[in-house]
Order: sequence, then structure tokens, then C-alpha cells
Amino acid sequence: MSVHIEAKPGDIADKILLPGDPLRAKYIAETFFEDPVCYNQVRGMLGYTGTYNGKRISVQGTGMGMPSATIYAQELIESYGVKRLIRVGTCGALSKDVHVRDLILAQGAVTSSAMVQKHFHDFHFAPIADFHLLKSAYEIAEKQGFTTHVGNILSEDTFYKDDMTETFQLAKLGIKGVEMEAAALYYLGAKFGIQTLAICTVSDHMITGEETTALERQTTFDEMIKVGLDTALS
Ligand SMILES: O=P(O)(O)O[C@H]1O[C@H](CO)[C@@H](O)[C@H]1O
Ligand SMILES: O=c1cc[nH]c(=O)[nH]1
Repeated sequence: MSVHIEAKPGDIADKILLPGDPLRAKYIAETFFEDPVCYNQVRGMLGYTGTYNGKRISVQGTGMGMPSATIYAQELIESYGVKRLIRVGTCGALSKDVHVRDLILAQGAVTSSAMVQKHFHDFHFAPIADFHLLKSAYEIAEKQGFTTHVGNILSEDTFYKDDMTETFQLAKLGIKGVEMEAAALYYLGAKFGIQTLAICTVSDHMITGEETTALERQTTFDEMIKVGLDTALS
């Protein structure tokens, strides 16, 4: 038992998927796992363990934003020995080449967040994905024929921004999408020497205004989930 997770030692697999939305965690467990068991209901942040293709795996909701996500990720690593954490999230597209429902594998995550930058006076840490997970995810997605982009994303602390000028400046540097957790997850990966990757489905488009509904974000992003599960167990 940790501060925010009521599971007993051994209840959580060493490979885990991390959606922000706890109801996406429930959907993943109930749709894809054999024999799912719910190990966490504290704060409604649902977590489940089951098997997928005969192998043990867990899924844990993390909430929105880096402060919430890192609480769950750090407790999973330190209290439950999780070694491989794969975010399965949503993001807004920042490029015309990226479309709603495409997948983005976040090779790196730019951020101005204090969750990463507060640790340094003189440096700007570059949060990056685990190369082996990134390579596996790309190969799995390509084999399935899923439309997949690989590159930098932006991890923001603010969902509703007053001024998008700098966000679109970053888009000109090839940033493909914006979300709110990957950079801090990658920082924890580096800090604890464990494997982290963020896979995002584009849920809305910041240039065209196209968007998906909350129910679609909760229950229909199966391509990302399949890539996440196969990568976790690769
Ligand atoms: O759909 P999830 O995984 O929550 O991810 C994205 O959606 C939330 C904002 O709506 C933020 O958490 C952002 O990163
Ligand atoms: O953080 C996020 C997630 C999805 N879409 C956005 O525009 N921002």
C-alpha cells in the first residue's frame, strides 16, 4: 500500500499502461485483459491487473497533468517495483501533417514545466523515450498499418492557454502534438533508470478545430491501446 494506491505488494505487474483517464483504464482492463482484477479505487483513480496474450500486465489511471501523473508513476516504481511504464494518452495535433485519430510516439517531450526544470539551475533537461520501447512500438504500429508519427511533443501544465504564440512557434520546429504528462514521465524514467514511453492518439486538432467526444476519448482509441499492450509485453 502506498499513499495513493491501495494495492498489496505483488498485486501490480512490472509492466503497466498509464492512461490519464481512469475510465480509459477500466475500458482497457475490461476490453483487453483476461481476468482483470481492480487493485485501486482510491480517489477513483482506477487500477487493474490481468493478463493479455497470457502475460501479466496492469493499467493505472494517472489523472491530468504532471503533478498527478508523477504521484502514480513514482509510487508504482518505488512501492510496487514497476519497471516499464507506457502512457496511453490523448493529445492535440499541432501539425497539418498529423490528423485526428493518428498515433504519435513521443521520441522526446519539450516542456517549460517546473516538474522537470526545477531540478536544474543551468541546464534544460531533454526528456526522451526509452529507445527500445520506442523502436518496438514503431515496428508494432507499422506492422498493423496504423498511421503513426514519431517525434517531439509538448508537455504543458496549462490546458487553457491565454496566448498560443509560443506553442505555434514550437510547431514550426516539428513539435507534433501537445499533452500534459510525457515530459515528467520521461524525467522519472531517467531518474529511476526504468523504461518509459508515451503513445498518444490525436483527440483534437489545434489548427483545424476537429475534435472527438469525451466518450470517444474514453473508449475508442483501440489502436493506441493495442500498440501499448504489445510494446509493454515485447
Ligand atoms: O487523455 P489523457 O491521457 O488524460 O491526456 C490528455 O488529456 C488531458 C487533458 O484533457 C491531459 O491529461 C492530457 O495529457
Ligand atoms: O493536453 C491536451 C490533450 C488533448 N488535447 C489538447 O489540446 N491538449
